[in-house]
Amino acid sequence: MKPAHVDTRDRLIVALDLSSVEAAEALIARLGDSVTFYKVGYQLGYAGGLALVPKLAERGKKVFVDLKLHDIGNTVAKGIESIAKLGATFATVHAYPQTMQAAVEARGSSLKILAVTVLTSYDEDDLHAAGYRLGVSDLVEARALQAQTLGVDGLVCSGEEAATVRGIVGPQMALVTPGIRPAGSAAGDQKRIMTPGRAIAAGADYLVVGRPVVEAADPKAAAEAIVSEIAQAGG
Ligand SMILES: O=C(O)c1cc(=O)[nH]c(=O)n1[C@@H]1O[C@H](COP(=O)(O)O)[C@@H](O)[C@H]1O
Repeated sequence: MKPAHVDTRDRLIVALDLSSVEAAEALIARLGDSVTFYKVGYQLGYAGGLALVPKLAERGKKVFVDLKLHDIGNTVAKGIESIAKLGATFATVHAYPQTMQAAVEARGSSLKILAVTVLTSYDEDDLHAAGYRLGVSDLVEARALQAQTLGVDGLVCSGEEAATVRGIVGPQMALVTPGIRPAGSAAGDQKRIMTPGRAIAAGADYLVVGRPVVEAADPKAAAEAIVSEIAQAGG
């Protein structure tokens, strides 16, 4: 079911995973009114892309600053204060209690904090190799509960966990789902993937999509197809 507060088109977040501001601006121009919500992550952010955040906000676009902060509390808090000044809508931190608490306390009134539960490129073996005892679903669920207790605004998880997480945290927290792959598209390095329609049906509020749009021969058509799939799934 569509969350009352979110327009269908706003539920698609296109990851501007590109090497320069010029390349990002060219893609944004091509996508036009098809895309209303963009993500600036490591690649573009470290190539001058953070300066694009206030510009996009001035043009009426929403922006997700995805730098997945994780550091001592004071450093996280100062970083979040700086991201809030850019006019971003969402910012990510890794779902560690100290980190989430510092981010929530520093976020101000307009920035929303998303906690990344378990990266969508991880499976059980990857977690085990990193020293975790819990499997993917148990760790996602434990972190979702901790995030909710600490007052975090939303969670990043894969479509595979979305329905269970929604059942645990209820309707208030935003569920943001990467690892989105329209039928027939390559998974690449993602291990926990889902189609746009299935992820929406599972309870995701927002879908984060990079390569299936950015690398498409016709990015605007790819974005429009995803928005249609979101609408068909009840979003
Ligand atoms: O926080 C994120 O956005 C994120 C979390 C996660 O668990 N997995 C994940 O893929 N992402 C981001 O979502 C985008 C997915 O890109 P594609 O795999 O190209 O669609 C990338 O920009 C990732 O950094």
